[in-house]
Amino acid sequence: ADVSGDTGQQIIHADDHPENWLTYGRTYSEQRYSPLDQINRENVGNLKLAWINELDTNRGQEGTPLIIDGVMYASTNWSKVRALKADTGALLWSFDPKVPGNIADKGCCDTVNRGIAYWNGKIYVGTFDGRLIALDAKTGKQVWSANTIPQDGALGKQRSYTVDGAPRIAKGRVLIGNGGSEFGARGFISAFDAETGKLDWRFYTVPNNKNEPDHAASDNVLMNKAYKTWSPTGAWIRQGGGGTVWDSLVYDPVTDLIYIAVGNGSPWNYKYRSDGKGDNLFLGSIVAVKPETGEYVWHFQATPMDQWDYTSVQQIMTLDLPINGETRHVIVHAPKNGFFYMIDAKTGQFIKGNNYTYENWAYGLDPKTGRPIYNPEALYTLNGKEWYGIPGPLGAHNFMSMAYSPKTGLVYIPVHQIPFVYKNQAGGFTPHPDSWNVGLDMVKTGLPDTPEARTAYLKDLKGWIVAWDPVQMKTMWKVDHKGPWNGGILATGGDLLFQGLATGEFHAYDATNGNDLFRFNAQSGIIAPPVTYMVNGKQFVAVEVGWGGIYPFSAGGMSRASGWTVNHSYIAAFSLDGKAKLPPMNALGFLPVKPPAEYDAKVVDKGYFEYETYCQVCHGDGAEGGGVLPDLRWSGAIRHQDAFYNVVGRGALTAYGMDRFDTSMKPDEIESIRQFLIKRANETYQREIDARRNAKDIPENATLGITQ
Ligand SMILES: O=C(O)c1cc(C(=O)O)c2c(n1)C(=O)C(=O)c1cc(C(=O)O)[nH]c1-2
Ligand SMILES: [Ca+2]
Repeated sequence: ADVSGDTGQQIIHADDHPENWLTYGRTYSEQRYSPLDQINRENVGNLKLAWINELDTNRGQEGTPLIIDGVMYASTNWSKVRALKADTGALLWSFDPKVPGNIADKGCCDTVNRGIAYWNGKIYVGTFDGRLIALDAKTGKQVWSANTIPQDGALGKQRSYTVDGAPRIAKGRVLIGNGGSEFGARGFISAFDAETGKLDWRFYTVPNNKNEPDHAASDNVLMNKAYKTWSPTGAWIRQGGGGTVWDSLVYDPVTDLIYIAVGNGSPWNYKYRSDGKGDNLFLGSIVAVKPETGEYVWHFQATPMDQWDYTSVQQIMTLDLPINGETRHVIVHAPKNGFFYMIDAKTGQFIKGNNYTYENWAYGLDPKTGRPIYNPEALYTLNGKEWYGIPGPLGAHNFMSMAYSPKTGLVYIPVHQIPFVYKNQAGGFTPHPDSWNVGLDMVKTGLPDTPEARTAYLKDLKGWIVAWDPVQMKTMWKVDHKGPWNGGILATGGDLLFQGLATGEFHAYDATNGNDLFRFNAQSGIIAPPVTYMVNGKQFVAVEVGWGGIYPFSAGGMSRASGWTVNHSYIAAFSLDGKAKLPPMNALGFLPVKPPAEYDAKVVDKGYFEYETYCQVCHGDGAEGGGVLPDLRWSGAIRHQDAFYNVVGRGALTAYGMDRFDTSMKPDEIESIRQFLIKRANETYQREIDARRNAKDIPENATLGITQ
């Protein structure tokens, strides 16, 4: 039998069956281009909602559904999976891995899941608590489950691992990475036998802290090449160094290599992490390894000395492009750092690169090596100054997929600008259990609440589609969006681009010039990438709807600059003859409840510090919610000390993802947060009322909040 299995051949020949969507990026090249053209520029204006399937988690939905012979398989928040009839949305089966609710705060960025893999009759999903599970595609019954995190992985709770990326499958091996670098993590990927779930090999992306063998595929290259790029006495020894592989991880059948897209440093702070010394391999890199053994072949490091959370985990796409008169098989890559790279897919040689958006941390790239030419001001951990960085830690491009059309020769990148103030944590590196541990001043990273500061910052928040010519390395045109954090992009043979937006609209654009050809009000921000498929000769376009991910969590109220939206989670499918209607939904959230009038002014500063340390990354900067998780200013629990302590200290809501914090804070610290929340509620109450009054579509009825 063919070692690569039938599914491997089917993925390689995906264009013979364009009705299906077999793997995360549709093909191994991850171009997210479908040749289907029944829906095209002429008729897309008539696109209609065909069906919706409502989800049971009102959190961010980032999944790419797969479509195999008329069945849609979709993963949703909390690592759940469901199979639907792709033409009607009718549920065939659903699977809940029962991830414990109290681990939501073990990952940085919402309990999302980006997708699943299919291989010879089985569906594979990674779960937020670190399992890899194989399901029977017909029944949804579990076939096997493997723990992807090694026994000693957590290093006495110093490190934290969560899985939210889509597995990929190469030659019968399921590849899976994880996240955790914001807490403490040593990145790695694992390859499991698709049939049995047995671990085949593991590759660590950063060295062993004692430079000892891990008995892993990475031993040689880490001990001989990578270790000497780290200071032996930096905080990485406990925190793991980072380099998590939380998103892109692809197999290329042309070169027969696996490309590992490696993340940021842990802690972020380079001075604390590595004493400000060395390039810290393989942070911010692409590493190529052999599929059978995981043996190292080459690497390309985009961001040496990372101190900005500039992961290179973003999508790896392969293309065959004309370069100086010859066709070359290349990787194109638009990581967080704002530069677009073209790399030889076989050798890892840097071919060319250019910035695809405004950035202020580097003057450009060395034309020979691709190494950034640093702006010394940006090296805040070395110069000790504050740095207003563009891009910030959410990058110029995040997990949202880009797409390529062979008809236009353009790469369509969902780009955003979200600046960030980087500043060293005072007094050296102090990790806190159950919180981000990046070595930065977390109060500083939040925004001052003066109207002037807010207005100035809002002007810098932007989002676009950049239509990028990968050969000329330049922007051909753009589509401006209202603000940052819009969904991934799909390109089709009908010369169309599909994209859901943070505003809560779903759009189709002309792939040749960006003209807006179709819009649908989905009533909730969309961050997931659309897919397209065919059932009985009819083309559908589908997308998971559901505002979330790290941006609305952490930026909170500021994220409404992209369009005021709340979370309604469902899968939507569109066709030219669709007849479905959305049920009435509250698009803007409820009117706030008037907060208690009194607070203890002596402890609010302390409360602000505790809030920004433990709460901000989920409930929003300055205690203003971003429309997904509860906005704590209007929570009933802040009205009474015991009620608040029951939730925050004792974990009354762990089942919903709210961990208990009596393990990391004392009762008076928790109470100081409550006092701070009451203060913020009073300060911002009128602004919230006015904002709703001044926006159109604001629900008139404060209790129901339904516009229709
Ligand atoms: O360093 C990491 O381990 C890690 C993990 C993840 C994740 O697992 O989702 C994200 C990030 N970093 C990250 O930097 C980031 O911007 C991000 C956005 C998202 C998201 O789903 O919205 N996840 C992550
Ligand atoms: Ca990160």
